Order: sequence, then C-alpha cells, then structure tokens
Amino acid sequence: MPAPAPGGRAGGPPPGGSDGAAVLELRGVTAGYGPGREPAVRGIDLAVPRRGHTAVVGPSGAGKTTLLSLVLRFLEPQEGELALDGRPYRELSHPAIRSRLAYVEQDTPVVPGTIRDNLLFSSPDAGEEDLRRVLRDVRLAEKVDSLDDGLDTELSSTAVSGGERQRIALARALLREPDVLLLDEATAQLDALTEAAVHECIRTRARAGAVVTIAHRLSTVIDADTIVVMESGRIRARGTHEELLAADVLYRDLVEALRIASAGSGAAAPAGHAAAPATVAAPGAPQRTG
Ligand SMILES: Nc1ncnc2c1ncn2[C@@H]1O[C@H](COP(=O)(O)OP(=O)(O)OP(=O)(O)O)[C@@H](O)[C@H]1O
Repeated sequence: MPAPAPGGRAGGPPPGGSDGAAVLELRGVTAGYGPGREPAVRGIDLAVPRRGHTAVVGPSGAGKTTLLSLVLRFLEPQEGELALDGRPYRELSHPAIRSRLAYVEQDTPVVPGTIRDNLLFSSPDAGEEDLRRVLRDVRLAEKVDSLDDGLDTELSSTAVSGGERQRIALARALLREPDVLLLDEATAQLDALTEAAVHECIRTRARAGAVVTIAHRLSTVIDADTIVVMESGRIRARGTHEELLAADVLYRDLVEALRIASAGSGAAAPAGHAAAPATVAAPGAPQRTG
C-alpha cells in the first residue's frame, strides 16, 4: 500500500476534494493567537465531505482545537480561507455560518431551565415528536419519562451526571440537523450508556450530514471514514484507519496510546475490528475545546 503523501490521502485524492462534494473546506489556512506568536496551524488544506465522519487526531498542541475554532469562526485565518458550500467565509456572516454548524464541546454547559428549555435553546420551533426523537437517539428518553415532570423537569433540581449532560448537549445539536456536526469527544471516562449513545449518534448523523470529531476514543477513530493526523500545526497524513496504520508511524503510536489507555475498559469493539476497546483518552489529550 502506498504511503500517504504528507497531508494527502493514501490511494487517491482527499475525500470531497475539488469535485465540489465538500460542504466545508479549508484552503491553505494558517492561523494563530496574536502577533509575535508562532502560528498554531499552518497550510491546512482540508475538504470535509457533505456526508461522513472525519476524525481529527494528534498529540497535545497539534492544532486540533484551533482547527475547530477556525471552522466555528472563533478565529480568523492569517492566510488562506475557509469556505462553506464553496462560498468563502468572508462573504458570509457569523450567524449564517453558525446556523449550518452545531458544536458539542467536551463540557457543554446546560442552560438554566428545564430539559425542554435546553433542547429548544437553539431550535425554538422544534415539535414534541422531534424532542422525543433526539432523546431516543441519545438514549435519554426512558430517563426523562421516569421523571415526574418529564421534559419540564428543572435541570437544576435534578442530579445530572456528566454523561447525561453530554447527551443533552448532543440531543440539542442533533435537533438542529446541522450540515456539519462538530464534536470534541470527552477525554474523561463516561458511563457505558453515554459512550454507546455518542458513538451511535456519530454513525447515524454521518449518514445524513458531515460529522467532524476531535476523537479521543479508539472506537471513534476506527469508525471514521477519514482520519486526519495533525502534528505541530500541520496535517501530516490522512486516510482510513487501515491505511494510516500501514503508513504513518505517528498514527500507529497514537493508536497504541489509545489502546493502552483503554485496556481493561471492557468497551465493545466496533464490528469488524478485533481489538478496539476504547473508553479512555490518550495521555496528554486536551481538556476542553475553546
Ligand atoms: N488561546 C490560546 N492562546 C495562545 N495560544 C494558544 C491558545 N490556544 C492554543 N494555543 C496554542 O496553539 C497551539 C495548538 O493548540 P491547540 O489547542 O489547537 O492544540 P490541540 O491539538 O487541540 O491540543 P490539545 O490536544 O492539548 O487540546 C499550541 O501551541 C497552543 O499552545
């Protein structure tokens, strides 16, 4: 198997490349955090296909969070440009961009109010059946049904675990049916139900739209359609799990770290992958996304 060219995909062009299929593109993007500082990412070329799961991996400080910050327009490029459906970001307003994206942080805060308020926060017109659907998707439907006030339960009056909090955030994001779901997977160990729900939601959503994860679980990485390996602010390789295992030494090291970190977790491997227990982040993984 040919080695992936630096920043290129083994065995062919980047998915969603120049064929117009990309929903989101970064073209030669260099960006950083102020004058006098080294750029945090350099010369990033990335085309995110309209459907499918793109996982971003890399050691601490590689630029993964910066990449997401650029996509969310928390940060502007110093060089290069981003585009949504082929239209450069500079021609689009912040709300126009954000309306197409949904972002689930590692530690997304719940908003004051009820579970319903939390779900409707960014989709105020969603109907009851939509709320039920996303709660089922994130495996919270039974829990909500068991509460006396159901969807109208005040979150402050209920003990909400970290896992449930993340599932509420994910449900809120799914409700929007975003063109691009951006997800910074939790580094903390979460309960098995949350792990499974997040995993399943990524798979389901990736059939309808684009999902970009900063992946901290081996099972998530393995499941991605394309994995982007970042190092020192650059994309050093991209491809499928098998392609990268064969061709990229840093990827092999990252996978090994995830495997070691997750050893003994007992999480099930995705179908077709013999050794993929993963519930714990690699050492040095990020704490949160800005
Ligand atoms: N707010 C900030 N101000 C200044 N420098 C920053 C800021 N955020 C990130 N950086 C720097 O940018 C570079 C890339 O950081 P980034 O957080 O994007 O990497 P990362 O791959 O997400 O790392 P981690 O896995 O540790 O979260 C690092 O050198 C980091 O120190």
